[in-house]
Amino acid sequence: MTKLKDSPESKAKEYLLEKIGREKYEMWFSQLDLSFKKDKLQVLVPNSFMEGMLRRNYLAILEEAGSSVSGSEVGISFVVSREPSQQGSERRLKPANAKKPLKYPKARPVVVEDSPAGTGRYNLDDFIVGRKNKIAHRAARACAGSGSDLYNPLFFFGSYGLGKTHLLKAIVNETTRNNPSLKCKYISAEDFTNQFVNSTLRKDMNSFRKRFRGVDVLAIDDVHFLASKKGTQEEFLNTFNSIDHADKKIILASDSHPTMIEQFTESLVSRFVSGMVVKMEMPEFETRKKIVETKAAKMGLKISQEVIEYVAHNVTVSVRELEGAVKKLSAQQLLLEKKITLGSAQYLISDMVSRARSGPDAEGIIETTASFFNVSSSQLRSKAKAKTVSLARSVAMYLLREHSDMSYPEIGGCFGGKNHSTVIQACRKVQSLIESNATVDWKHRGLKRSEKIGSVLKQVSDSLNLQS
Ligand SMILES: Nc1ncnc2c1ncn2[C@@H]1O[C@H](COP(=O)(O)OP(=O)(O)OP(=O)(O)O)[C@@H](O)[C@H]1O
Repeated sequence: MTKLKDSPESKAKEYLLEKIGREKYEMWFSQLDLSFKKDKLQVLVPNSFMEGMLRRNYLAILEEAGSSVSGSEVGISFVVSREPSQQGSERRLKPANAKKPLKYPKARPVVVEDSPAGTGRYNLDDFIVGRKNKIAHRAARACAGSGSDLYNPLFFFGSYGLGKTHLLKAIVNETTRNNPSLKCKYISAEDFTNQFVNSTLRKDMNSFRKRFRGVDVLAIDDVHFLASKKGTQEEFLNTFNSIDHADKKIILASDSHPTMIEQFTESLVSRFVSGMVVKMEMPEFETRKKIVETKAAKMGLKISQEVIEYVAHNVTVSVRELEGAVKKLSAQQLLLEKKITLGSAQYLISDMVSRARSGPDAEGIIETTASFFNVSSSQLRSKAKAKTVSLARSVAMYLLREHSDMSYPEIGGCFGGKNHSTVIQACRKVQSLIESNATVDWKHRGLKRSEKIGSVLKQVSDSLNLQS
């Protein structure tokens, strides 16, 4: 007889425990019933509130748990039990250490909705757009539309938790919605590798190839995972070529630019860069505020503008952490039924704040730029219009705009109270020099110096340890 401990359901629970940690597991999953039905993992929830909560926050991890146990992709279906009438005013969500476990009646389940395997409910409208991620969002929108070759392949790269997976899954979902007859597939590079290895062992490459080469849209996440796997890279290249020759779409995501992943073969890199490569960055302050506001509203969390700004200002590493901060505040409000004050927010997310990257200070950027051009920082703050001073000022303003959360008027303030339109003009000027790969010249100790604008920005950024 199969021991309960070894059942697929308990393995899925173990997976969840390992991935999300005991605290969250105890809070949300320890008392839930899971069961595998064909290619679905069914989650029995006590009420629609709980379903919404799990759907919003844990759908992807449930899919992962299901797939890792079953060895193939599974979708998630939620089944809402009838809520017991005698429940009355009793709190619906009890902390896990409550003495009596909640019993969820199992009679007459109602299947609510399935998620398409692997992609959850991600969509492009839920992706909050700001200055730093608008190109990525536009490219995703174009790719999900009728699409042109410009965006094929479309390659997103950037640090963790910045929305790469969100965009990949949203493109797949949106394409399927726009054109249900198309075969669209999302898979992580790790799952691709596992399926490749299993098919090789089973000597069943035909069905593996059929599975991947017959698709209209293939989205592969975390392709850096393939870096040290030469055999899988070869198979992947063949898959890539066959999809590309059939004029189908490929979307990829990775933590680094394709040319920076050293162990990728040349042929793979050249395929990756043949379409559009888009960098994903941490959104700036205004967009982070919008993200906090939107996520809080979705979770039914009511917080003041002061708390929103506190979170947006202090959690600056990834959107995933921003989301984590809002979840933490939301869980606290649910459990304690208390309004979140600025003080409680500061206490609750203190661990995330301490991990936040400290941005460059305005003073440092101004000083370093001034010394690169051999002028003084007070000249940059003055009204002087000499060519070298004015170029140095524009470069410093541009770097401040790129690497800090400061608004145009705030930046103007650092340069002796310059008008915000002066800052906008300066940033546009540098941007257009970058786009035309222009050479700039200035006077250095009486001698003329010329360099490409890109090289100037790189040298100043390197001295400041800024990411270019
Ligand atoms: N601009 C955004 N608007 C709304 N939600 C966002 C945005 N960017 C990221 N998110 C959310 O942040 C979370 C993390 O994003 P995601 O998993 O897509 O990151 P990632 O870049 O793929 O990270 P990793 O490299 O670690 O896999 C997701 O819940 C996603 O929906």
